[in-house]
Amino acid sequence: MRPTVIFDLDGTLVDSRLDICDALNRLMASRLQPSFTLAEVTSFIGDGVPVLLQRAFSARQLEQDPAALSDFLTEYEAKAAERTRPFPGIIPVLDELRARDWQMMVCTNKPERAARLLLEALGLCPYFSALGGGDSFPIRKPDPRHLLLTLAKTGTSANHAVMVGDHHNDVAAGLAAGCQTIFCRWGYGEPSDAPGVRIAGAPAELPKLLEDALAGMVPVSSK
Ligand SMILES: O=C(O)COP(=O)(O)O
Repeated sequence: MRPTVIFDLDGTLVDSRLDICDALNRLMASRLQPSFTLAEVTSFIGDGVPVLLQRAFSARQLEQDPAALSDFLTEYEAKAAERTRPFPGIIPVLDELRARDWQMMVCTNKPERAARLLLEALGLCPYFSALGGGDSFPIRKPDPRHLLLTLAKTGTSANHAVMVGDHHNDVAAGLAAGCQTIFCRWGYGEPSDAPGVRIAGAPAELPKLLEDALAGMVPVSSK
């Protein structure tokens, strides 16, 4: 079976904060609410759009109206790749992994259609053989079934897969799914979110860490 890497999307492959922030602020403006800062919006990201909106509306002590979810998605999907870019160094890593015959997938809490739109707009689709979005299944990360069901799209088992992500949900899902797991330092989470897992300081470190994870060769660091 080909070795497989499952990437988280936001904060791991792409820096999407600016477009999420802009879409949320357009939504808030349409509700006559003040804007959020980028730092505030970043703290709302990680558990999918419904939770992002819950956090935003509760921060404004406002009840969420029934159209908020679809209005946000309309705003976001219209400009999902306006300012979002792959993190520096990600594309060369994807090329290297492809050359080494790694199968690559994306497992994200972003809704599937928005995730697909973004991957297409950035030219990233051809790298990936499966995508599991935040609404693709009845569950999402940190539930390990989100990873397992994404892997199942290509008949891949967890013991051939390494999960790579920047958020405690990625780490929790990866470990509970029985995948080797790597935490990325360049994203929106903190290394303290990932006790006991391998940590990548930069994308360029990923190919070696992935090979090591697969071989189970490197002792797991506690940092
Ligand atoms: O949409 C989110 O909240 C986070 O998405 P992610 O799982 O790709 O980090």
